[in-house]
Amino acid sequence: MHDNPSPAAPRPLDQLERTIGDRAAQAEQSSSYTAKLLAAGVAKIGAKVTEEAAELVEAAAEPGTEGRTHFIYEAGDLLYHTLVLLRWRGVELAEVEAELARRFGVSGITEKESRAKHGS
Ligand SMILES: N=c1c2ncn([C@@H]3O[C@H](COP(=O)(O)OP(=O)(O)OP(=O)(O)O)[C@@H](O)[C@H]3O)c2ncn1[C@@H]1O[C@H](COP(=O)(O)O)[C@@H](O)[C@H]1O
Repeated sequence: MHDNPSPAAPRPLDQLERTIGDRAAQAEQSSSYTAKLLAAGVAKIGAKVTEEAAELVEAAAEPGTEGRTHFIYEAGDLLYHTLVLLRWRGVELAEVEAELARRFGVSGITEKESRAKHGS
């Protein structure tokens, strides 16, 4: 007899997206950084995304194992804040993944040329 395989654990990004969705739905904000950020709006969330992106780029230049660990930490901060911005905009991670999947097999150079043609 084989046991049924246990269902795969949700990916951390999916789990985090769900948590952010839960925080968006909760009225109480004082105990949740996410709820406070969402209530503050796009200017505040956008500023955090910009700040975390700059910190990630800065950490990329840090040498050694500690620098690598710091870089991963900063990447986590940026991904979290990006997911909060997606939530604020009402966009699901799956929609971004679909956009990335759509680009599979399309050279970045070809895609850039088509952007130039369409003015985007
Ligand atoms: N992954 C994260 C996460 N990453 C970073 N952060 C917060 O993002 C902030 C960014 O760091 P900064 O040093 O810039 O913080 P800061 O100066 O206090 O921020 P500001 O005052 O500028 O807003 C810190 O407060 C971090 O704690 C996060 N906060 C929450 N999560 C996840 O969201 C879940 C829900 O959190 P709450 O909404 O707080 O319950 C948590 O369990 C985590 O899984």
